[in-house]
Amino acid sequence: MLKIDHLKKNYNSFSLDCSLEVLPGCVTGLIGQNGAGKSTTFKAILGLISNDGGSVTLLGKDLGAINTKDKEKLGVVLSNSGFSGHLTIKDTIPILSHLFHHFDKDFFLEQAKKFGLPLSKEIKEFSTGMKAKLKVLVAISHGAKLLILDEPTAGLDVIARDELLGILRDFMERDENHAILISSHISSDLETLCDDLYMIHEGEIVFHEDTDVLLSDYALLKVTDEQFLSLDKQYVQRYKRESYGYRCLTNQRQYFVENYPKIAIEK
Ligand SMILES: Nc1ncnc2c1ncn2[C@@H]1O[C@H](COP(=O)(O)OP(=O)(O)OP(=O)(O)O)[C@@H](O)[C@H]1O
Repeated sequence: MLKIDHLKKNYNSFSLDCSLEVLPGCVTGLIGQNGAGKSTTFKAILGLISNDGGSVTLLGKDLGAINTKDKEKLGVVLSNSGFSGHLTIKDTIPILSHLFHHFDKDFFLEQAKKFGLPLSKEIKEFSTGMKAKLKVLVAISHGAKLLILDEPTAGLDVIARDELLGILRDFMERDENHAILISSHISSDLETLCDDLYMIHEGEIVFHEDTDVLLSDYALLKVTDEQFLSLDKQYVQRYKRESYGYRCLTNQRQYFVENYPKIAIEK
């Protein structure tokens, strides 16, 4: 569905060099702290900013060969995307029908009702959660095959976030070849949705793993200075000094559960 290979973008004090892949039928998460390069990656994938190197293959085509018809197969949410606040949902329908050949008005209205979005209220009066749901609803209402969603859960409370993730799960269930690339700076937001997770840090992918493996095999060990000295370091991938001693990352959780019953082991 999407493959990027050493996609590069250089700003004065920031350089992106990112490689990742989104397979059909999969939800892939991109996690990174503020300023890590998530939005830059998304904009470069969509051709909204020029790239300084590398390649983007989108829906089986090189980015440069993507045409308007191909773009209709993408459902996109960006942090500053959306309609004018002076419009109502009813007002957006003719716009969406005009923009997308496959805009499904009945589905759109049915889902708006299901998610409690008022049709005749100006969007500027919507809550953050309502605006977020509307953006995702637009992305899934025109027959998109691949959703590219930059921080769609930003600023949402737990209930609104779970509802939004539910919308995305329904989208995946509707077609086995649907796929999603979704970013967040909160990893727990994505662990129940994504099949695999990439972590981006200072413009580079520093980590990629299947979510199942991440949750079952990886762990954080919290150890005192004394425990740290006796720890078998061959299965410690990284460690960090803390006030209580050390925090260590391992991908051999079971080994430490069995051999070090006294240390604190966290997900
Ligand atoms: N147009 C621009 N000109 C110069 N620097 C930019 C530009 N856009 C982004 N940057 C810089 O690129 C870096 C990555 O920004 P980006 O918006 O991609 O991060 P992010 O991971 O999406 O962060 P956030 O979670 O805060 O949205 C930042 O240091 C930012 O200042």
